[in-house]
Amino acid sequence: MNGPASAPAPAAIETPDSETFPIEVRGLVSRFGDHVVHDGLDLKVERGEVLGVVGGSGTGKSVLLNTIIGLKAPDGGHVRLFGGDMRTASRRRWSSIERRWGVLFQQGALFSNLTVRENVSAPLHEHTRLPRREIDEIADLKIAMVGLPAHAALLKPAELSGGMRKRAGLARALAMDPELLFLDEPTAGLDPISAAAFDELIKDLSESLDLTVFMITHDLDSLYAITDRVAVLADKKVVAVAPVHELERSDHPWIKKYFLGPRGRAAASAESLAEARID
Ligand SMILES: Nc1ncnc2c1ncn2[C@@H]1O[C@H](COP(=O)(O)OP(=O)(O)OP(=O)(O)O)[C@@H](O)[C@H]1O
Repeated sequence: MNGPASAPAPAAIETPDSETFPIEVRGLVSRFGDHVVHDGLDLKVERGEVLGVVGGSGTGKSVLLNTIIGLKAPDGGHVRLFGGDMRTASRRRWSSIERRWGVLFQQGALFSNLTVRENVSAPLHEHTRLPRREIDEIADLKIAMVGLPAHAALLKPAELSGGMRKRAGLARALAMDPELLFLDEPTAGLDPISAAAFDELIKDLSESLDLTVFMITHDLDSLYAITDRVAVLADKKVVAVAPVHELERSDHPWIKKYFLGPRGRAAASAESLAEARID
């Protein structure tokens, strides 16, 4: 009875969730004393996507980021990065996961007493045993990759403009060739032209390096310019995850106010204008 008619159907090739979803958050509860920030928050970030994360002030976007990268322990639920749960993963396994992501914090979080090259080199010194000369070369490559001039390598953060500091922070986040990049309000504090240039840089890098990007932002222009989907935090949860144009049609009161308020409409029409120019 082994003829073709009775042969079992070929097994479906299953992609492990860890490959499909570099980030998977299930039923997350986050608390500070009696203050509940997240209560049953679910979110899956797909491989290769640029996910924008929005929500009103204090809805817990930064707490979510800090929890995903292991700076805050969840008070309930699970957070998995590349399939690994930091609460149960061995130190060694967690350290191998840590090498797969980079983060650009809102203030850049650069060491003020180190040069840009030394800042970008820091993760390489921490995680690899490469000789110093090779590390310097990699750092210079990353500095060029983010569009900083070569001489910036020898400057200290205080000697850089706000936009250059963001780029230096990004170069450091990219030092270990991550697959996953976390950005906390990357365009905050930049003038509109620098912000648009930074958006463009993130879009180019995410495409050329095949990065998955988790980006907290208040910047509507960034949402329209570079995200594939947007997750909205409200009511202690993620209340919607969808491409920005679908969110425009949402009935959720906060989403409506956000996208259909004057700033939302301006960002949407700026995008239509840009698309018309490309056509
Ligand atoms: N270390 C902490 N101790 C106590 N409460 C905290 C702590 N960190 C954050 N919170 C509280 O958690 C809530 C969410 O803060 P979070 O910084 O994540 O908000 P956010 O959505 O990123 O806000 P914003 O858009 O203004 O940056 C806030 O009410 C904040 O006061």
